[in-house]
Amino acid sequence: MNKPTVLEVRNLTRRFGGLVAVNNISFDVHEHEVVGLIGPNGSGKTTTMNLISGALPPSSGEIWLGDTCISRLPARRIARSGVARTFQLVRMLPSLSILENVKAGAVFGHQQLWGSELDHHARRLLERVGVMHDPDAPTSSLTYIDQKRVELARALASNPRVLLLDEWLAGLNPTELQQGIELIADLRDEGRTILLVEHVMDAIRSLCDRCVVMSSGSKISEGGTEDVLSDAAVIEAYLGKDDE
Ligand SMILES: Nc1ncnc2c1ncn2[C@@H]1O[C@H](COP(=O)(O)OP(=O)(O)OP(=O)(O)O)[C@@H](O)[C@H]1O
Repeated sequence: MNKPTVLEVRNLTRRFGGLVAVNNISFDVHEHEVVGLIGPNGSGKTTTMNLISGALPPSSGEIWLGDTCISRLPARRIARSGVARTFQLVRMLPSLSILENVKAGAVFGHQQLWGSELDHHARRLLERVGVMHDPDAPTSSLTYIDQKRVELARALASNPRVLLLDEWLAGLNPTELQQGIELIADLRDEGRTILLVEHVMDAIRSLCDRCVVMSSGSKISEGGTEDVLSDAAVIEAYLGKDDE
C-alpha cells in the first residue's frame, strides 16, 4: 500500500528579478520517508526549503501539507501546521540558554507543551540528540556540532509532521559526520518524515529512500537513490559534460 503523502510541492516557481531560482518543480514526500533534495551549488535547493518553510513566498505554484495549502501562509503559521527546519548556517537564539532554545521550538511549533512537561520534553530531546552540556548554559559555550544538535532538538521539539534539514551535516569532521549520519538514521528509523538538502554523498546514499535532483532551478531527476545517482543527466549536472 502507498504511504500517505505528507508534503506535496506543485509547479513551484520562485524568481529573483530575472533569475528563476526555482523553475516549476513538483514532488511529493510520503509519510516516514527520507527524501534527499540534491543538486550542484546554486541549483535552487535552499530556495525550495525557504519556500516550503515560508521564509520566502513563491512566485507561483502550491505547497500542500496534508490537506492544507501552506504556500501563502506566513512562516509562523507553517511552523504551527507542522513544518520544522534547520538552517544551512546554524541559527541559535543567543540571548536564551540551550534548554530555552529547544523549548522555543515547541512553543512556536506544531505540538505545544507548557511548564514542567515542556521542560522535561526539551531535556529529553537534548539527550536524544547527544548534547551532554549543561542545559542552562548559554549557547555560545557550545561547540559547532553541539550547536547543530541543539538546532535539531529545537526542530524536533514541536514533533513536526515534516522535518527540513538544510545541509545539517555540513562542516562536520569525519567522526562527527559519522555520528550525524547515525543520528539522522535513528530519526528515520523512528518514523520521522524528512526532506534533506545534502552534498555529502555517503549520507545521501545511507539515509535517503528517494532523491529529487535540481539543476539550474529545474528538477532533472527523481527516484530511488541509487537509480538517481547513476542517472547520466545527474552525473552531467554535477561533473559537467566530458567536452567542457
Ligand atoms: N534572496 C535572493 N536574492 C537573489 N538571488 C537569490 C536569492 N537567494 C538565492 N538566490 C539565487 O538563486 C539561485 C539558487 O540559490 P540556492 O541558494 O537556492 O541554491 P542551492 O542549490 O541551495 O545552492 P548551495 O548548494 O550552494 O547552497 C542562485 O543563483 C542564488 O544566487
